[in-house]
Amino acid sequence: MPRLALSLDFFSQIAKLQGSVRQGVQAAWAKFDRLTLDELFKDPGLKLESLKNARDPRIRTIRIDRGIRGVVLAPDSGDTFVLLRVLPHDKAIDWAVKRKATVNAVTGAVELRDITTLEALTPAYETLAPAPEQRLFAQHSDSDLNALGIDTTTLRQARVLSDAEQLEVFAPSFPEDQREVLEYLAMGFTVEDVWRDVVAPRLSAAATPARPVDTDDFDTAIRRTGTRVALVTGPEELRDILEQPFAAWRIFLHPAQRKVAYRPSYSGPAQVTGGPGTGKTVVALHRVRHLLGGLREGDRILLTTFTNALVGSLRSGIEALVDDPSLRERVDIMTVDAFARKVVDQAPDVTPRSLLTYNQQAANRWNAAAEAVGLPGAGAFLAQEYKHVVLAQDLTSLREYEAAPRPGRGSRVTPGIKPLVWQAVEHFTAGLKRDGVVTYLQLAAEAARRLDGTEQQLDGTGQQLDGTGQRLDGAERRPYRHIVVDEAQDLHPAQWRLLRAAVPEGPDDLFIAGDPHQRIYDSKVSLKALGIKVSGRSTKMRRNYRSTQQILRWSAALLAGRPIAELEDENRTDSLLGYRSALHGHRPHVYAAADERDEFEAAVAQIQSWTALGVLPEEIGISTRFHKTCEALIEHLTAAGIASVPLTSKATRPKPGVRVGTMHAFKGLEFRCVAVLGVHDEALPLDSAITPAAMDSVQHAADLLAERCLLFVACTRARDGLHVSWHGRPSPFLTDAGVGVE
Ligand SMILES: Nc1ncnc2c1ncn2[C@@H]1O[C@H](COP(=O)(O)OP(=O)(O)OP(=O)(O)O)[C@@H](O)[C@H]1O
Repeated sequence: MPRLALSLDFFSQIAKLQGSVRQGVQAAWAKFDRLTLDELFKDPGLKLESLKNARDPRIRTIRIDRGIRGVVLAPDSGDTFVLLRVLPHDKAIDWAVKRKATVNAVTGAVELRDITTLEALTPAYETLAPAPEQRLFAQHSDSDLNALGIDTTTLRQARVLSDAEQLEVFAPSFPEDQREVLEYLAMGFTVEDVWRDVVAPRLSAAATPARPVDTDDFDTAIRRTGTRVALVTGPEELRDILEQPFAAWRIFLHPAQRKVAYRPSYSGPAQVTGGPGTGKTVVALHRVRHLLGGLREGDRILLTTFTNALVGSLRSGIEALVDDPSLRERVDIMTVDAFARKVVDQAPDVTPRSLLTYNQQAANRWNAAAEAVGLPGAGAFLAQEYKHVVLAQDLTSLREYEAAPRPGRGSRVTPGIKPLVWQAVEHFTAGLKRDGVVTYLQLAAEAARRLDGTEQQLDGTGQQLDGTGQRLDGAERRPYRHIVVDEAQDLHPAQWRLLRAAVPEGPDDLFIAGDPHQRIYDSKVSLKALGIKVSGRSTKMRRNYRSTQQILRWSAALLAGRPIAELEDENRTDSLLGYRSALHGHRPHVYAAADERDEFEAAVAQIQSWTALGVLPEEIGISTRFHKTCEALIEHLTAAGIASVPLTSKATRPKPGVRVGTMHAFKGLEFRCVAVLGVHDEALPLDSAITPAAMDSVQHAADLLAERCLLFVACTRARDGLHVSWHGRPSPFLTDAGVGVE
């Protein structure tokens, strides 16, 4: 029975297809499903035509709609056809005649190359090429390259290249699997690295890794190209696909992503890291789906993250990925703060308390505590000491505090001062208790103790009772079988202790997704120091699926040369080496405005030019450092007739209008186009967010870095378009990076 499979390339086009074209795809798909091979080739409506001058007779076109054709790969044997592209008639023909399909001799997958362009480029570059030993792949032997799947034709073409820039020119035309191998080698990875990280995952992703690969057997190869070809099971699935244009991630995981998400089991905590947009959230969602398949009676999964806005996107991700509502019901999706609150609220002996969420109120209390113990002016220092030493290590007495190390603190506390610090801590905590108030971090610390059974107020024995007065042992107190954490880089040690306490130690207990380059709060974490060991179970993603290479390169310059501590071990640094995107577009637009009004007007003009290109208002995100600038901007947009929606946790997604929010609120989200406003020297870095160097030089440096990362996070939310502006003097982060500031 013939069938029409869909290629990843076609998926990336769906969002831009008109309704009638999508219907045409459905009708064509139905014909493949209904007719015999013979009938298909003869069908007058479908016109499954071979093309004159085609470089590959297997590449044909079909009629989709008036003036619109689909390009398909029609194998010589077998009956699975692949829809590669849908384009206006002439463009479709032009695209199709230049392409050639081949089977990769190592990965066994079908690849497509623009053979015409490659053949035109190669002699031109050959004449310019330096001596062979100075060329890009000179250090790699033919046999090494062959072993990584580079075929003779690609080898000849790759051998003329002299640098990575030239590779960028050839790359879009190279066959997909081979292109990735060459890109990794060009970035300096060894043949062994490339085999392990690029080729081997493709082998394990293939459905039937038969050896040796028969490069003439397209039918088998198509079925083994699951990372780029989707076999649609029925009309409902097809409708679903066409209605969710940005949901390619549900079906096409990159082999490196699939390997991590669907590994049958990890012997303990596992971690996935990688720069913005590398699909960490996608991998976390797929991991949840995988874990759901192995749950035992009564087991539950916690999928957790940092902010409410992210909880919303995780929830819609699980809805898109897990069809069965009874399985979805077994996943709790909430912030770590909400989880802490739930654990504490469920305890039998708690008195209700309100949450201290305003930093200013906490600062006032610390100032009062400092005065009370005779350390006037030390309020800010005490607040940090409490957060980074006392709460981080769950210290409960002066004795413990005196003995505790103070990693990551750049200020000295002499032994004579420690009792005063401790008195201030007691003053602060007693004050909160008296007023019936608690902070979120205190709540997390308390919730962790309750799950661990070490909270003293329980029943005097440290053991928790269930509703019937029975004592609960450790395993019964832990409510989850698996915990999956997204945006892990900003969690505080108290929150990690809570998560650790909520799941019994064992295989697949914790799955952690995070990026230390996006750390924008001042939590300092070393998973190793917390006893969460991920070494040997940690994978780094390097391919960005969100932003264009132009946006990535521009944004990555903001962090260039700044060492960033790993999440796993703060004594080691992470890097964005090899971080790249296959998408291409315009360079970010940078604008130095005369004043705020001029800046807002430039934003209005930018929004109008984006919408004129067909971008929907809700696909545009505008961020600034301050709430008050967001409010002023919203007023300005309203006066200019542009609808906007503040990006708060309560904003409902479907409401039309551009999204406006602070840079912090942008964390973890993405938009087709992004404008980042007010990037001036008084906003980034923001003085009040930076600990004075005289108070603590280590914290000072960490705060400055977090501000830099904040700008990086805001800019990397953009898929296709990025606009950055300021008035007054530009932020030194821009001048340091030399990005668009003359
Ligand atoms: N294999 C894939 N195929 C197609 N699209 C993908 C794939 N993986 C991820 N994406 C898309 O790339 C974008 C970024 O993915 P995701 O949000 O998971 O990245 P992230 O690493 O969590 O990003 P950040 O750290 O910046 O929040 C999303 O639009 C996602 O749908």
